[in-house]
Amino acid sequence: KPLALPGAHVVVTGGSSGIGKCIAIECYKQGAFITLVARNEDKLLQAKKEIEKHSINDKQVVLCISVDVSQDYSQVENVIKQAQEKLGPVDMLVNCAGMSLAGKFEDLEVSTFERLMSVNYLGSVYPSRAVITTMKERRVGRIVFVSSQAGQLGLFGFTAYSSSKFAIRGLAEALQMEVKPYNVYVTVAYPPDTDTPGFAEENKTKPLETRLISETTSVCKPEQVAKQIVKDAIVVTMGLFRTIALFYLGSFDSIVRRCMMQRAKSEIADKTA
Ligand SMILES: NC(=O)C1=CN([C@@H]2O[C@H](COP(=O)(O)OP(=O)(O)OC[C@H]3O[C@@H](n4cnc5c(N)ncnc54)[C@H](OP(=O)(O)O)[C@@H]3O)[C@@H](O)[C@H]2O)C=CC1
Ligand SMILES: CCCCCCCCCCCCCCCC(=O)[C@@H](N)CO
Repeated sequence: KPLALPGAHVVVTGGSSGIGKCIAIECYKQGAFITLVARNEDKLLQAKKEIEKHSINDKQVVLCISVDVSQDYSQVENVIKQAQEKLGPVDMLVNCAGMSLAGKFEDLEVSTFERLMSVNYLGSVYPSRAVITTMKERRVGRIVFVSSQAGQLGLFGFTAYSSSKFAIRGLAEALQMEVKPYNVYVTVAYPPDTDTPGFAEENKTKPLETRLISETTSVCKPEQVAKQIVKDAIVVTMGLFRTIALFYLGSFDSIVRRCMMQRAKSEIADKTA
């Protein structure tokens, strides 16, 4: 049951630049209505203009919302509410807002660990928390998390960044087990180095070792990475690690389903009593 993008409401955090902007364009080209979430209003408007060039009908809308996804949950909840009032319930949320800073562990400021954890991790928790109830009620929804290759392997220079990207994986896998009985699907992307403004910023901070490790692989185009992320979100398939864990996950999923049915039964019993 792939998600139908034509007419769907897709929210992209970090949608004003890089991979997020390309994800928004990819969804818009397939007929979706888009909400872009980021802080800088000029960049948002610039991205909106660029995305609108790809419209396929005259009903499509690109809405811009300026908010910091990592600061205050009630603020994030509010802007999601505003977006839903304008464009309807969110069918797909793409958590792409994020940042990277590299450096040796002892050279990184302690505040950098706090900053990356709040933007990359909490900045994915808050928007997801704000859309999940409606998705479960509607029995429709996709939540996409953007981790990184550095979210699968801890690499030199990435003590702060890698850990924030590992955290996303734990969040996503646990959340998937909770929401699967409600037909809501969670995917995680692990992109390689990609040619974006964020990547250019990161490169200014990379120690020699990190740069040499990074140079062993080639840099991808954001359009190409975005295409794959959208495809994986629409038609959810199983990765290698999930296949190995299949037996366990299958039996855990059945526990979750049984609890859901038990709870529904006792609710009916309570009502009739
Ligand atoms: N490029 C790469 O090599 C790779 C990137 N990734 C991940 O992909 C994601 C996108 O990266 P990339 O496209 O390179 O990044 P960019 O820096 O090009 O874009 C980042 C986007 O996120 C927004 N953003 C940043 N911080 C916040 C915040 N606190 N609140 C709201 N919006 C915010 C930015 O807008 P504004 O600043 O105006 O808020 C911008 O729209 C990140 O999570 C990154 O870690 C993963 C693997 C590789
Ligand atoms: C099983 C997994 C296979 C992994 C292959 C290993 C290759 C490692 C090369 C270095 C990759 C660095 C990625 C960081 C990307 C990133 O998130 C930043 N560029 C963001 O700005």
